[in-house]
Amino acid sequence: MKILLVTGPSGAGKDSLLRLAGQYFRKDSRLCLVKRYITRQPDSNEQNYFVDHAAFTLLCKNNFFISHWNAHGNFYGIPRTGLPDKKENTLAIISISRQNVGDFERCFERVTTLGIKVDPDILRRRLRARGREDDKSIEKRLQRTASPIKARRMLHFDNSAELACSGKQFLDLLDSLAEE
Ligand SMILES: Nc1ncnc2c1ncn2[C@@H]1O[C@H](COP(=O)(O)OP(=O)(O)OP(=O)(O)O)[C@@H](O)[C@H]1O
Repeated sequence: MKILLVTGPSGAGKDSLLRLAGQYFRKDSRLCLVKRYITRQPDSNEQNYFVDHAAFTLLCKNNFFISHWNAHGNFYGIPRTGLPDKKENTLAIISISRQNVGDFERCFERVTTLGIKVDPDILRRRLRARGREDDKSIEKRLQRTASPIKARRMLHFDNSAELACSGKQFLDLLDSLAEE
């Protein structure tokens, strides 16, 4: 198994790109999109499991997650059971928080981390259009400066172009990683 960790600031387009990948590679056994457990209702862009706080805490206690984190008051977890067989050459694609890269690098050999980025003005426009947060929390998110991610193998992807264009490049990237 190979792992691709998808990271990037809120609104960078992780869910949009992964949804596209899910549609495009639906019948392709080379890739597996790992579903997350989240303590907030998923929006229409996401393919996740919703659980409440109590259920999430219980799952944590039972070592159900290979990695879990808290972001903006919500909890996210990657289930051990969601990963493909270690012996297969499947590319497992997992959207995570940048601080959790080490959880996977400690357990698996073939881990690539992909940082999704977007021009800040475009990001602001997209976050406003998405309408999930108010302007104040959008500005707070935009002001957060992130230090470079420490990853064994780091790749970068610019999602500033419209989805019709960047989506195609993203699918090509996944295709080449699946072939490795
Ligand atoms: N390439 C793109 N072109 C135009 N709009 C885009 C593009 N990528 C994403 N968007 C839009 O930007 C908004 C944010 O995208 P999305 O929700 O996928 O980001 P995210 O990285 O998953 O955010 P979060 O981490 O907060 O869940 C959405 O409304 C989405 O439709």
